[in-house]
Amino acid sequence: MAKSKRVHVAVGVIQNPDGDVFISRRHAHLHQGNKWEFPGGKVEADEDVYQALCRELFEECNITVQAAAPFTAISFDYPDKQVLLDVWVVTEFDGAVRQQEGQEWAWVPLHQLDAYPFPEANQPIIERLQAQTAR
Ligand SMILES: Nc1nc2c([nH]c(=O)n2[C@@H]2O[C@H](COP(=O)(O)OP(=O)(O)OP(=O)(O)O)[C@@H](O)[C@H]2O)c(=O)[nH]1
Ligand SMILES: [Mg+2]
Repeated sequence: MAKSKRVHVAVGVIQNPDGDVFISRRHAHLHQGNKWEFPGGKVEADEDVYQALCRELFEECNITVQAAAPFTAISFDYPDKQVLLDVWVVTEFDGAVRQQEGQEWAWVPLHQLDAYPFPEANQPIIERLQAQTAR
């Protein structure tokens, strides 16, 4: 079987002052269509992952990232695609978060994320976010 290339994806966890997380629903025709996601997208050849994160969050959510911290990296093989989700928590940004690509969106408290179907690769991200706040 030919080896396909793993897609490097910059993913941003954006929280509001209440700690709710911003998520969007992937368009039906896309890979993992109709599932919920954290904003982000593919790292282009001329970028590093942080540059990709900033670009994607501006394109998709209209915010200018001022600071972000690496959170986790998830390598996951779907039957049809291999991804590396490079997940960052956005700690400072300018602008108001606004879904720019016509996707359904929601601000969700961490403990309610389980009610939203995410791609399988996202499970450990969600667990880790929830573990951080469970005291
Ligand atoms: N943005 C994002 N992508 C995710 C998540 N979880 C996950 O498995 N992915 C996968 O990562 C891959 C790339 O994400 P993407 O579709 O946002 O890429 P992109 O914005 O560059 O899209 P484009 O190719 O339409 O320009 C997709 O195969 C998607 O299914 C997630 O939480 N957020
Ligand atoms: Mg995207």
